[in-house]
Amino acid sequence: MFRRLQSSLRLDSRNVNKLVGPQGLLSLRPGLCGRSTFIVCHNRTVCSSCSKMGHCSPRVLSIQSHVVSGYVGNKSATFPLQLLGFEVDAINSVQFSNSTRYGHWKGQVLAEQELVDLTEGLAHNGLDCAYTHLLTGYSRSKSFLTHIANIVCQLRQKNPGLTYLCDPVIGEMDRGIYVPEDLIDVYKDIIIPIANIITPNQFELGILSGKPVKSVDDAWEAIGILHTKGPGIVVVSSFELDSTGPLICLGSILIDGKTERAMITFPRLQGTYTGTGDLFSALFLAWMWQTKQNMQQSLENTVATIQAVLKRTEASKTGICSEASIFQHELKLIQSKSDIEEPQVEFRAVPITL
Ligand SMILES: Nc1ncnc2c1ncn2[C@@H]1O[C@H](COP(=O)(O)OP(=O)(O)O)[C@@H](O)[C@H]1O
Ligand code: PXP
Repeated sequence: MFRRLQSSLRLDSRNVNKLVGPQGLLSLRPGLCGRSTFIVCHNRTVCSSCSKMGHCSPRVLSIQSHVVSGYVGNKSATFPLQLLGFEVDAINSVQFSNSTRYGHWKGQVLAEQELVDLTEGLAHNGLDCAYTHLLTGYSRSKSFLTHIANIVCQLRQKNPGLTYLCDPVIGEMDRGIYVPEDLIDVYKDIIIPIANIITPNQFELGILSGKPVKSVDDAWEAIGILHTKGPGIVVVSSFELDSTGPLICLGSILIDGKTERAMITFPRLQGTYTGTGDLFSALFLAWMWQTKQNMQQSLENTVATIQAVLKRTEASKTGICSEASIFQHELKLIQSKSDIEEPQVEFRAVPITL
């Protein structure tokens, strides 16, 4: 219905009162920024001033890395989010020539004051009033990460319904912690409590919950602990029982005081890839919006797209010189456009009752 509305109506103050969907009149409320009228339709809020320009989309502020060559951070997240209907406003927390996986890179790191300047600029022009989502990933500095909490407050003042997805990037099972250790307490004490959705991997789940996670039962227990800290949605992006077996994703959502859980198991592919965690959180955010918070479907679609991207990445390797080997692991994202738009689900998520 929402899509039909989008295509059939150009919303302005003259026709806004005529909005009647099959399920009745849609509600109207004044924009919090005072500049526009918002149309609330099936829990989605449409800014009438944006609609005049032909846009009717969720809008995400994505604060992540940028690389000139390759796909991590915002380079990994932006294209899929856009394909799945999101306006994406990107703040680049770093601008590097390439991902740090190459071992050598050059570029700039966005200072905390520069982050403040960018968000002040947005606020000055009322451009911060239309965000429905905030997405953050890899952060290397305590002050930068702490400032993200201020941004969450700023955006929630404008839109109390803002969904904040935090990927708490801390480390991995085989690599250990790869961010400054003082970030951990910032995640625990400041960021996790204000996030709606978090997407830790198995290692990060253990660190953040304070419990080592070796079995699936451990994982559900740790997820339960993280729910009590704040986030209503906890998704473990990758979990393994041993280093050669299949990979598992676990998702848990609190709905009306009850917890719904789902789990999906799929084969591990040979090879290591960069930017998959960033792709995961972007896809999951988009599918939770697209499916109106259907955990099973969102997990299935997210995993289906990533597996298709990884298989295409594998298939396109040529096996030439070693300098090119990391480059050859760069995600074949653009070539996977149709797998992003219409994922072919091979691995089903199963509901879990504890
Ligand atoms: N070797 C692999 N085989 C299959 N899928 C993988 C592999 N590596 C990553 N993925 C996919 O990427 C997703 C994110 O995993 P990962 O990169 O481990 O996340 P994170 O960066 O949060 O640790 C997983 O859910 C999985 O779908
Ligand atoms: C600059 C940079 N390099 C590399 C990576 C890749 O991280 P991973 O190895 O977890 O895919 C990231 C993650 O966002 C990044 O920001």
